[in-house]
Amino acid sequence: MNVKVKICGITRLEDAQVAIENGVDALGFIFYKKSKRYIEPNKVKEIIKNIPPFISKVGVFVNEDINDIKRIGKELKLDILQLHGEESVEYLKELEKGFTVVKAFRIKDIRELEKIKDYKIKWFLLDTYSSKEYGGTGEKFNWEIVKEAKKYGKVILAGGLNSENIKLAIDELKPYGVDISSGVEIDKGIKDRKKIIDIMRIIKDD
Ligand SMILES: O=C(O)c1ccccc1NCC(=O)[C@H](O)[C@H](O)COP(=O)(O)O
Repeated sequence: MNVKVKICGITRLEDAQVAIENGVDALGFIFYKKSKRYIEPNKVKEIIKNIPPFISKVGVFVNEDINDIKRIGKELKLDILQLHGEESVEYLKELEKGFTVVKAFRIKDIRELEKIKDYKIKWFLLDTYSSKEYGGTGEKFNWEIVKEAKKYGKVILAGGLNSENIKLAIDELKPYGVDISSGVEIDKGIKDRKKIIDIMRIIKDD
């Protein structure tokens, strides 16, 4: 199965290395200060120095000042900006002048899909809505909505993916990509080597 894989919430070089050795396509860094997975840009710079070519570096932001995003994106040479808040269409279009941008939609129910149309985007991320957190909840949402969402573009599936449900998710929904965080953790921001190896083996063997 040719699905793209991102492991998100990386805070340690050793976790990035295990992920890369086991075939991930992208690593995500959380620049949202209220998250327990927040990592300072300078620390990301150190990790990135050790990341080989052809692995995408993704910066995750929530309603951040647009000039700060541009500055961090340029300084760290991020390949992709992932927007997890209530960023407007205009905000996204402005960032798209200089970056590849992925907008995340946090799914509460089918009505959330109405918003996707306004953004006129080719790909987007679907994650689980929570009133408490912007992402990294470890909870899945109603996957029936993914089937509907595929009408609007390529879907990157997130929310509660783990080694128990990843095969079903990929086989049934055939997303463009999957985004995994809690499912490979022992604690927020601390990844588990075995969990990464196990989930990547399932994905690659599929
Ligand atoms: O992970 C966070 O702490 C986070 C905080 C604020 C905005 C986004 C965040 N994560 C974004 C991701 O890309 C996660 O991988 C995605 O939400 C899935 O997480 P999980 O359900 O834990 O696999």
